Amino acid sequence: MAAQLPSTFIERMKELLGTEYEQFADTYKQTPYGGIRVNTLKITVQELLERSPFELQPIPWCPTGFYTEDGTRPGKHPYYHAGLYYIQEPSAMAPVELLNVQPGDRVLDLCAAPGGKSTQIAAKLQGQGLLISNDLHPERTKALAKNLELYGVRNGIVLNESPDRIAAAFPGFFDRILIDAPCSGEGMFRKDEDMVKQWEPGTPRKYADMQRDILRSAAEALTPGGTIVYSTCTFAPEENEGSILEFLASHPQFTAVPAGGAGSFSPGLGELPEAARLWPHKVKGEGHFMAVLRHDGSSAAQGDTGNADTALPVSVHSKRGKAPMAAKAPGGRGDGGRGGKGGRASGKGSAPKGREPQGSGEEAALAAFAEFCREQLGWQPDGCPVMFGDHLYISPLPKEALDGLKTIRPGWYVGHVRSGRFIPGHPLATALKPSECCRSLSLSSGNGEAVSYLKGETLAIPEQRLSVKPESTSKGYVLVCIDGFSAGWAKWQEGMLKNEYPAGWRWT
Ligand SMILES: C[S@@+](CC[C@H](N)C(=O)[O-])C[C@H]1O[C@@H](n2cnc3c(N)ncnc32)[C@H](O)[C@@H]1O
Repeated sequence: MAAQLPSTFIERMKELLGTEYEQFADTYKQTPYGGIRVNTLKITVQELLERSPFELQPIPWCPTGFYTEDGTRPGKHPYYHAGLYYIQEPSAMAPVELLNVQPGDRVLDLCAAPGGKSTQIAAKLQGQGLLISNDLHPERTKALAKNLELYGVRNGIVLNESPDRIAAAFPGFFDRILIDAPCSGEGMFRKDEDMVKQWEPGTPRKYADMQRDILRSAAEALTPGGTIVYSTCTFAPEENEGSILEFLASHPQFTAVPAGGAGSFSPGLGELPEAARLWPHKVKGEGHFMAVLRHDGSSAAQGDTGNADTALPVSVHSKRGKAPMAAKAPGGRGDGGRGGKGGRASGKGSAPKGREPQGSGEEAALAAFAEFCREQLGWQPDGCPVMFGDHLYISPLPKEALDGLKTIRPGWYVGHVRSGRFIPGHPLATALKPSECCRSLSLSSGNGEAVSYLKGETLAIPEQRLSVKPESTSKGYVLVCIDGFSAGWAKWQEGMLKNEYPAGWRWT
């Protein structure tokens, strides 16, 4: 590590660690650990281990996480482009394991960009329930949306909102909330020298103030009996035990439950031993802090919005065994607020400004989509159709539920309508399995053809290489897979595969 650690930081760490300080300081001479996490939406751990082109060693606190060897470049393998794994710092895989997400849960990831933990949550949901991934910074939500698309997430919504506005729109709604808080980043100094340069003695206090507000909003958005996991990548006690103790003092319905872990976690400091710390001189990973906060189930914490189930806007199948609810704007937030009227979707699926879905236009688009599904898939995805201009999303929530919220992706982007025809979107392909398509083709990761496809090249493909369902013809959209795992669309006609892999995603 070339950057000089700030002297105030060194003094603080000496005070915190006492005799352990020298051991801790030695870690700055070591290379940080790299890791990948298997995307179980697309492949099982066992299958990835059997196919892995590089050496993998298990990460003790995450059953889908593996250390990669120094010098390995997992981002330069076609499997990365097929969304089979996420490249993630090993300690950063711990907080979601503590969140204990179950398929069917309603989960909010409040500080989500670029999406490492959101993709981990989505894998645990296995397409059931709801994931809302939010980030305050608009630029950062682009990478977040792209990652959810690359990893084949069907039940995710991406927002660009402040936590208090999300809490006002969804009071008492979420079963589980992750706050991977903005922090002074001291635990990342070894890996990210920019964090060192940005650090000043007042930085931890500044972030602690921000964290207090985020925690308060999360408490309002949580259902009675729900769980919040709070994490940071800093050592600063005021941002860790300090933020949590302050929260607990003002929210008596919550308790910190033991974070335990797989024996790798150290207890929180001082009055919060239930929390967990990952120290770089004790584990193979960077510095992290985590606390698990459980609500006692009383509805008082939610004020007069207490009965969360009555306010459900969700169309996802509830684990509580209730039928999907009718479309309803939650929390009385249909007033537009800061975000103005109507949601907003940006990027490929964005609506032209001020344009609302047209009744008959929407019907025509849905009919075109239904026809596409019949001809190309042989089935149709469930969910609430949400249109922005000509662009269609399948959402786990009705459109009204997102009214007034800055919405980057209201759901799974399935495509758009042009001249009455449905053009499938790239995220539709990345979330499909070959068995869910009438036509598919598997390219090999080992002989250069997958890379040619990822570069956007046209390929000569004889008809007999296509897998075509009995009732379909060979000509048309093909789900292109890499060793059997979906990567994108192409169109096949007379031996030629016209590449539909989007320019912004290509292999460089
Ligand atoms: C530690 S990073 C999140 C990393 C992410 N969870 C992941 O695993 O990829 C913290 C994020 O919080 C966002 N952020 C900062 N202030 C925020 C706020 N008040 N509300 C929501 N997000 C905020 C930052 O833009 C940043 O992306």
